[in-house]
Amino acid sequence: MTNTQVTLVQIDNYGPWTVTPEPRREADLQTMQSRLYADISQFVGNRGGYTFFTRFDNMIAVTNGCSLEDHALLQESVGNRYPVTLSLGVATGTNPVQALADATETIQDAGSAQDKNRRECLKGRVIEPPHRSEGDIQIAHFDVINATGNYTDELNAFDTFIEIEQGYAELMRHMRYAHGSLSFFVGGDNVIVVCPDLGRDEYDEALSHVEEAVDVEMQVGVGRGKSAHEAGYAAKHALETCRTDGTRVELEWDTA
Ligand SMILES: Nc1nc2c(ncn2[C@@H]2O[C@H](COP(=O)(O)OP(=O)(O)OP(=O)(O)O)[C@@H](O)[C@H]2O)c(=O)[nH]1
Repeated sequence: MTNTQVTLVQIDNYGPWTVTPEPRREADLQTMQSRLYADISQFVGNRGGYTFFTRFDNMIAVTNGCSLEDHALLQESVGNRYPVTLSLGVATGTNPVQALADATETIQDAGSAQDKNRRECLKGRVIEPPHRSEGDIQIAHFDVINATGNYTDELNAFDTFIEIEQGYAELMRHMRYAHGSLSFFVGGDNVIVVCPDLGRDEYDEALSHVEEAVDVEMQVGVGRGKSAHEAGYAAKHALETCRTDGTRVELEWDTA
């Protein structure tokens, strides 16, 4: 059974900050947001986790392997180096959507995203090291089949972007409502999905659903591990098998 540890990262009182005392230059906000994301991704990544930029003011991380002390250190380090602070909510569970819902609730209970008195709150619980196991995380790495030949080298760059985003939007909604999974666009034509225990049939069904709904053909490699990195790395290898063998679904643990 999976046991996913999810952290919701929320910038404190960010909306008001972006317009105080006057609206700030957009390029500066974009630069600050992407640097902050890069720093968090590196911090969490060094501990085996994954961070997804999501909306930038709210980011979602899979943090199996990060303790509450690690989370506090991240807050301190960001607070020392950025003009903004972070609140973090951490929760765990067999269903990643439920874990994220619980993590969100802990932050919402501590105050509004635009409450100037809610600063650097850290709430929730982690999986203690003795309870961690190899099957804690399941990650599915989806990509669009031959995106380069069908889109990148054929359409103008914006029309390619629309096609890829359509595939992502359909997949993310379907995986969330039909399969309790969290999907994140990670660049190019790639979507990384944090899943509960799913099998070949569910992935086959999801690929068919996306193809029927928006006519985007995808393939998927799936991996398991103790951390997001381990599961995601196994998923990448499984996706390579899709590419070389022309299969649509490869489960790292089941090569039948
Ligand atoms: N974040 C991330 N992006 C990737 C990864 N692999 C590929 N990409 C992105 O996806 C783009 C397209 O690469 P591919 O998916 O290999 O190309 P393709 O034309 O779809 O070919 P096939 O996947 O073999 O069907 C690249 O330009 C990268 O931006 C990955 O593992 N992680």
